[in-house]
Amino acid sequence: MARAPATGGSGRRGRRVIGAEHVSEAHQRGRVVIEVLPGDIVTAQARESAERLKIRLVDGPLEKPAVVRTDGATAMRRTLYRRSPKWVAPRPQHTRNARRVRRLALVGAGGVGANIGHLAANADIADEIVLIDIAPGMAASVALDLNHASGVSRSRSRATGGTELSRVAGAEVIVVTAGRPRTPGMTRADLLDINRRIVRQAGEAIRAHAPDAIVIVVTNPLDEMTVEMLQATGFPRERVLGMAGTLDSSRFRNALALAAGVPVSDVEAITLGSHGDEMAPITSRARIRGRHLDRFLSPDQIAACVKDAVTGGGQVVALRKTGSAVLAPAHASIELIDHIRGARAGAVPASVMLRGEYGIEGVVLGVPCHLGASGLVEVEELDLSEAELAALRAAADAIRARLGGAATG
Ligand SMILES: NC(=O)c1ccc[n+]([C@@H]2O[C@H](COP(=O)([O-])OP(=O)(O)OC[C@H]3O[C@@H](n4cnc5c(N)ncnc54)[C@H](O)[C@@H]3O)[C@@H](O)[C@H]2O)c1
Ligand SMILES: O=C(O)C[C@H](O)C(=O)O
Repeated sequence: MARAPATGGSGRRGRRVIGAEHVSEAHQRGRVVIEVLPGDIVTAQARESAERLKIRLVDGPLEKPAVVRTDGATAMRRTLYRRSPKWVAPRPQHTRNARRVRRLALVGAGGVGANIGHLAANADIADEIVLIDIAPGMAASVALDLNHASGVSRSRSRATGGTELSRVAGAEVIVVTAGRPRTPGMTRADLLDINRRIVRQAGEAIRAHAPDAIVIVVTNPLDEMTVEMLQATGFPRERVLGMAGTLDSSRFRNALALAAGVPVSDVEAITLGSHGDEMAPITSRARIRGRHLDRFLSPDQIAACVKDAVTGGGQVVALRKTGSAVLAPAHASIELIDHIRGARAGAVPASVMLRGEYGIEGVVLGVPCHLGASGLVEVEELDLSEAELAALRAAADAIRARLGGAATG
């Protein structure tokens, strides 16, 4: 957001004259909003330029970013930022307490599964990576390929692969990507009947062979398949998580960064709700360089970013034609594993069975979660706007309807 220089004044804030030159300077800096404080004078030329350059003159003072409790290191970085005009993005919340996963099992070694294996091996986060795929030779070939790369990557992870679901035995964390991806013209919900059977079969094998595992479901339709996995394994909600919010949030951040012309590390934003048309990108809590979105983006631009996040998966499907996104989903799955193994701290969006949080009961929905070695530690209840809360409730109703009442856990 742009500020014009003050004139006059003795002790009190001086009156400012906002002229065309301030508007054009704001435009050059990529600003879309100029704050007009009580007593400021805006010249007619400034108004004309603002209209022409699509810069909004907004009556201020605008709401200041909420004060948040913070640790010493972050407070120090913020102090440094205040002293320097250059924004320094807070570092991602990596911790020093990361554990290696002893045995990571990937059920489904297609596009997403193989890429999760690749990222996990390259980051050397697991002793053993076990790939399982119904297609003969598929999992074994990916495992061999990953091991061949270790001479370059120097990863200590060892990969094995096969077709038998019993290979999940002894896994600490299991990621399930088995199932059909959609193709152009399909919604994720169209995969419900075909993938339900596959996820049920995987869940029954996990219950039999890896009764203590934490399961991350990726197969679509995500929220419904997470319900299916809960039912098939009989596991508590703490150990069955759906991956989608980390992917949708990444897409939302990317869209905001592109629109505002800033690096994506300067953007904080999450999406909640379903992994479908009822997705809820949370604009009220999104920040660019620590500021509300309207300091950088017009309402139309914000709406376009929201749409981009909601339609991101479909955009990839339309281009790819034979399947859906694989790279960003693999990164987003690793983000959940990193939270489980203590490599990252803080809340992360994941789909879990709700028990009254956000006023919603008995349905799986994407919400901010604290994760740890035993899976879900706590659902964080953020202060959301009325519209955002309504969007979460609408998403819950839509999932219940699609499951025909079977969503209750
Ligand atoms: N939650 C998300 O954000 C997200 C993101 C991307 C993809 N997905 C979903 O993940 C799933 C996989 O996507 P993909 O691109 O990897 O598809 P893919 O077709 O490349 O891979 C799926 C694999 O599952 C295997 N498979 C099928 N039935 C199986 C069974 N019973 N046991 C073991 N393996 C089995 C197939 O042989 C195939 O190799 C799809 O349902 C897709 O919609 C979800
Ligand atoms: O869009 C899809 O069908 C796959 C996945 O859910 C995604 O969002 O990329």
